[in-house]
Amino acid sequence: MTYKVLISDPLSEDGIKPLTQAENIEIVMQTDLTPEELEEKIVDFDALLVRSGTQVTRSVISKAKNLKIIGRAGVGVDNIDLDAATEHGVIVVNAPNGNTNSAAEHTMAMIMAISRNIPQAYHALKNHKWDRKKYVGVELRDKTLGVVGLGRIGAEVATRAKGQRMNVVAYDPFLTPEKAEKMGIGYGTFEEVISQADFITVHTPLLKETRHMVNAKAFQLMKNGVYIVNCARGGIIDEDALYDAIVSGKVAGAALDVFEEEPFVDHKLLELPEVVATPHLGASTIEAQEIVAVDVSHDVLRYLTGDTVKNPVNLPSVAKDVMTVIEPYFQLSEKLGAFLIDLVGEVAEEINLSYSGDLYDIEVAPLTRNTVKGILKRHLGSSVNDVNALYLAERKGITVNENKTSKTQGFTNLITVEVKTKTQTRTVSGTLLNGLGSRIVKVDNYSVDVTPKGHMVVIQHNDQPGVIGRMGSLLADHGINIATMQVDRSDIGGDAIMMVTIDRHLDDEALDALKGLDVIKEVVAIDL
Ligand SMILES: NC(=O)C1=CN([C@@H]2O[C@H](COP(=O)(O)OP(=O)(O)OC[C@H]3O[C@@H](n4cnc5c(N)ncnc54)[C@H](O)[C@@H]3O)[C@@H](O)[C@H]2O)C=CC1
Ligand SMILES: O=C(O)C(=O)COP(=O)(O)O
Repeated sequence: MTYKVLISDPLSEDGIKPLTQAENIEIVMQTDLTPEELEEKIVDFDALLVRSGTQVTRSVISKAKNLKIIGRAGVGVDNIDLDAATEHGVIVVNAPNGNTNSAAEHTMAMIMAISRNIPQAYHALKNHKWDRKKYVGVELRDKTLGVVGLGRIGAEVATRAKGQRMNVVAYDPFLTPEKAEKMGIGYGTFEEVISQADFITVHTPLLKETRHMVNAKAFQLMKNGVYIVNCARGGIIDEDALYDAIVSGKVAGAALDVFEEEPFVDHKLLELPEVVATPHLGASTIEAQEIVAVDVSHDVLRYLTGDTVKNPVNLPSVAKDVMTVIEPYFQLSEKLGAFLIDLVGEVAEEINLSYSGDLYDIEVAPLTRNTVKGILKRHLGSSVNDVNALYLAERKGITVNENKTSKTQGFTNLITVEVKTKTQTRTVSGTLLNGLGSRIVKVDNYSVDVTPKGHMVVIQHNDQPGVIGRMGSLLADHGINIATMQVDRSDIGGDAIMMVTIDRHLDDEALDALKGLDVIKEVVAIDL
């Protein structure tokens, strides 16, 4: 099978070598597509690789019938409609570590540029003006840098600013006093940080909460003559408010790498001499571009070949040690879901998952998604995957509950799935036997021992002589060979279950014939 990968923003050629050198990948690099052309082009691609230039809208995603993965060679994913990707079962991955250093260095360059008017003085000199008085700057030493958002880049900027002998104070909802102390920086609320700072640099993602967080009200709290830096995302700073604050003299200078609307060639902020700007160059170094392209290429390859990705954006990432433990259960969990939904034969209203034994102390959310996928695939087909399983369950009004229990029922590990429908509640439990693979060990209250694989018939019947014989003859009459058989009962002469694995699918004729046997209460054919 060959996978088609579309690269719609300029990516490092060396960086995408993992993809170009892979055997089953066909790459199309086209970095000048209009939004309309992208919608047309994307239709039969399996993967799309972008930077910040391509707008991956809902409309693009819904046109992309084969799309499985969107790779963002960089950090910010605000140009990708994540909800639409999740709904369509498209995983989004990014490369969050590769450009941290470059973005931090660019931020420092911008801080230095505005503190010493370097671009303005350079521009004047290029225009034959030797002006030393106009471009007197300020030192960074002993000034306070306010860092808003102390993540990867914010923390690197803080460390570098300390090297310039600046005092650093930071605001980040996840910043603890211990971490601040360890880094040798101060901390405070957003308002405290921006009101103390001589320079303010923002390093948050663009989110609902961060959009225009630096606004007219925030400027009022700042010191007169403050400098503002944004190498994160346009939109974190309200550009109109910044313009007014510069014109009023509140803000002495601003250095901007990112803007609310990109790209552009005319912008009112650029008309102000106090503004220094670059066209979104924070990550544009040879080194960063190579690393992000390598990282994202590897994740795309991993996903297309069925491996676990390292940097998922619309799926919780799972630590490697956790994955090592739970990975062997993936097949079991999906099969249990598929088995149970076939057994109930109607739409689930509630799915309850219970984990015990070896799975008691470990993150099992990926197994839950996988089980729900197994269930929903029976209703919704192959478009259900790990990315959209929980979203689709919620949209269909199906409640999914996950719990851990110490009741191992004698097994070293046990997954129990319960499905509630309008008319019934049924359960199935499975375990992974060391070296022997998966087993279904319980169906409702009956104990069994069946490998969840291939073609099965689950028969509920009365516990009485002759049932097994009649069932066996009937299958033989239809040319169906029995591979294995398990029987259990509630008590002597009571309800009983028979789980039969057969060599081929139980066709409708044989199914109807089995249903016609008076000793049989329920027959379900299951293909796993
Ligand atoms: N100009 C450029 O070319 C580049 C820009 N970026 C942008 O830089 C920004 C930071 O990137 P990273 O440091 O890699 O991300 P990160 O995820 O490591 O850090 C973001 C930090 O912002 C914090 N945060 C979230 N909401 C906040 C709020 N309301 N107030 C204060 N802090 C908040 C988070 O807790 C986190 O610590 C992103 O917007 C990214 O897209 C990244 C690379 C290059
Ligand atoms: O990684 C990020 O968030 C960036 O903003 C870098 O954007 P770019 O890949 O240079 O278009």
